[in-house]
Amino acid sequence: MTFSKRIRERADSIWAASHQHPFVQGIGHGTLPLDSFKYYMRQDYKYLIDYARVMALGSVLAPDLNTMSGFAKALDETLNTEMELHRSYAARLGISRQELEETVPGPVTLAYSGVMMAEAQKGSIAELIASILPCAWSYYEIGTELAKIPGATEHEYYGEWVKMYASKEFGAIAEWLIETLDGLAESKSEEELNRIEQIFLNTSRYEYMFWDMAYHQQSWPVE
Ligand SMILES: Cc1ncc(CN)c(N)n1
Repeated sequence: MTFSKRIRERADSIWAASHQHPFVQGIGHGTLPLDSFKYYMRQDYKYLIDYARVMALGSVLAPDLNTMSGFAKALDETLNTEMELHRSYAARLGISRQELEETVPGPVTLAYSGVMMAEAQKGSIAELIASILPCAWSYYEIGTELAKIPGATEHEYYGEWVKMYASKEFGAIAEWLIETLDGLAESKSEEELNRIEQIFLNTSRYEYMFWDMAYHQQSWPVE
């Protein structure tokens, strides 16, 4: 069994909870309150800035030119395609570019970004990939599933979101990260693999928590 299959299986209950989360189902069925989506867009934009930084670090730590180029491509996709989706939603939803960029990160956004960045900076490219893989892979899985719901890709607000995350271009990043991690895993000890698996499980948990935070528009308990 490939390493990616192993960690996907171990994360199955976490990912199933994300798939079933009312925020995710609400996007697919067009029932999500728009205010939750607005909150999500702003928080997600902040998150994606740090996610992009991790991609850039991936290029720095890459062991060869192919891997360097893969991260550069993923970075470009994130900054100029995925984040452009957020910018265009913001314009439609009445959120200015300044408001988008100056959003105060909520508790989960801050914690998730912090954990992802900390794991990514520990030095190994495999750890870095494990910290961002649930982000790329679970969204592709979710986008693909939601796109099967009749009308989901045509929804006035959520249709563009579903199309983006179900797209081949977005999926190609996830697939490249999976292949790269599987290649790196071949030369790792069981102890190292367990450590990488833990990172993947933890960032998978944060993915679930991010949906939940957005659904409830969670703010800091004290300002
Ligand atoms: C929190 C989160 N996780 C993943 C993705 C997909 N890049 C995202 N936009 N936001």
